Amino acid sequence: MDTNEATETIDRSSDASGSTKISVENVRKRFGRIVALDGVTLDIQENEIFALIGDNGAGKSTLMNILSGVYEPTDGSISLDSEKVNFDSPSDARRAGIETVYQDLALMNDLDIPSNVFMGQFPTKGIGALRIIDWDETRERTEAIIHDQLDRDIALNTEVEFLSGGERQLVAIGRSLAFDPDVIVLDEPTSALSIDATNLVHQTIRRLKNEGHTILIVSHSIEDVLDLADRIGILFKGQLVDVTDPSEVDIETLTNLIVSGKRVR
Ligand SMILES: Nc1ncnc2c1ncn2[C@@H]1O[C@H](COP(=O)(O)OP(=O)(O)OP(=O)(O)O)[C@@H](O)[C@H]1O
Repeated sequence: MDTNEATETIDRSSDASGSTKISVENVRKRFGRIVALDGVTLDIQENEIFALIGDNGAGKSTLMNILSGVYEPTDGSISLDSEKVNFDSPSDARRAGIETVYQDLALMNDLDIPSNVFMGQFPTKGIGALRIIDWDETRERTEAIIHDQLDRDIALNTEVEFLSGGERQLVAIGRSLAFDPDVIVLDEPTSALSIDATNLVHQTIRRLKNEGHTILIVSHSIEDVLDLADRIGILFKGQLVDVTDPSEVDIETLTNLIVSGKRVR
């Protein structure tokens, strides 16, 4: 691709044989006079790991928050499985099968893993006003998520403040899995993690893909996206300036795209 092409807003759908899970069509988002997203068009295919990368202020969080139901676009539309959707709140996105794991993880440090995974949606037993939390089911379902689905042998009664950074990320991912989502949005999933913890999180993200989830990663980390993504979208000043297969770019090219919106500076 030449540099002129890279400066235009690009609509590059991936392989037409895959089915499109999420379509972002000409989405703009303004905050007063600030244009955070300036006509972004993008398809995310079912079961792919799509990484969104860009510099500070490029619009990554804004797009993520639109897909998560935190913000509504000023213009343009979002479709899920080819149906237009209007999310008025994060609960709407959740009901539609999109779960977001935010960078701050929002874990309750002094609670154990099952309490964190099922906080706000505990399985219950009993009838009517006499319904109480079903702790046996809560533990069983947490075990199924953490031990079986995520393949991590952590003692479930551990308070999460004592877990490693990677394990804390896994618990937050586990909480998203408790809602049985189709799409998982991961906000900076390895920021501030050690190499071992990063590897653990990468393994986990690959497992989620192998289970059939569609994954959107929002990241600053070029290493993360080159290692994990099926496709990488680069946002620059609110525009999607490129969508590429990781095998078609190196660190320098991606860096140039991030800082200048062009493949060659
Ligand atoms: N709620 C808001 N109110 C006003 N301006 C906002 C709001 N959210 C984002 N912006 C602005 O929109 C632009 C895009 O911000 P956004 O947070 O989406 O970028 P980003 O790529 O996620 O950056 P970072 O990597 O620093 O988080 C920035 O200029 C930002 O200041």
